Amino acid sequence: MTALTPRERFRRAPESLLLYAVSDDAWLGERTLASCCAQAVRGGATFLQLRAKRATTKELISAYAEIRDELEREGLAGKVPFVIDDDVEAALAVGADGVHVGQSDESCASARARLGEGAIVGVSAQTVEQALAAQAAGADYLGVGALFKTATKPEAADVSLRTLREICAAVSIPVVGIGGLNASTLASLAHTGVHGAAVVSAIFAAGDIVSATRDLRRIMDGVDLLV
Ligand SMILES: Cc1ncc(COP(=O)(O)OP(=O)(O)O)c(N)n1
Ligand SMILES: Cc1nc(C(=O)O)sc1CCOP(=O)(O)O
Repeated sequence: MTALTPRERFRRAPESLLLYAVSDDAWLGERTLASCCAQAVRGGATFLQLRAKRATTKELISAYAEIRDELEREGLAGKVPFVIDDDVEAALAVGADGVHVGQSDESCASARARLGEGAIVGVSAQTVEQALAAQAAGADYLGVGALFKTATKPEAADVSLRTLREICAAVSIPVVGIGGLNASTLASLAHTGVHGAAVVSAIFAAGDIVSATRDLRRIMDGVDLLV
């Protein structure tokens, strides 16, 4: 029996977008990025992305391998999909589960062609038009934001909850909201049609990442996302 590809596993379980941890090394202190990522997964994150805007491809490859090793050591390997932001080259080199690409990154079609049918390709979208184009180009899910102002990415374009709802209604692939999502704002995702929340600072800036992630997960488990 052949093993399922990351994409096949994701398609069978789109609920893995429920609490999507997007890593950031801005708040490490004495901690390693690998240990922080493992803590997020231990706390209940259901999807993981390596995002390091200043890293080279070589550095991303090392970071991905370190995180994967840490997950392995902690018995968490394969528990959640684990993709890389922006860098298709790094994803290919390290055999990542997939990539997440933005509107000004390598195109979804190119990422799909290079990574193959088995990889997860997520795409950022700010409008219904972008969402439909990404879906047509083979995206597996959409990241839609920024829903709230965020210091993590101050330049992110604003996307209203109304546009989020319109995007969810327009596409058949799952959608995750992003931007300023934390314990105070997660409830705004109720009845929007999203499959989950992508979170950076509310997880990775926390002193106790396991506990912070657990709290966010408890909230997301209680939010009725259905329209
Ligand atoms: C899940 C998710 N959604 C959106 C983004 C933003 O990606 P992108 O548009 O590529 O912007 P940067 O992350 O590169 O600043 C994301 N990373 N993840
Ligand atoms: C990485 C990213 N992308 C965004 C988008 O709108 O595309 S907003 C964002 C940062 C989200 O960080 P936080 O959870 O700390 O607000």
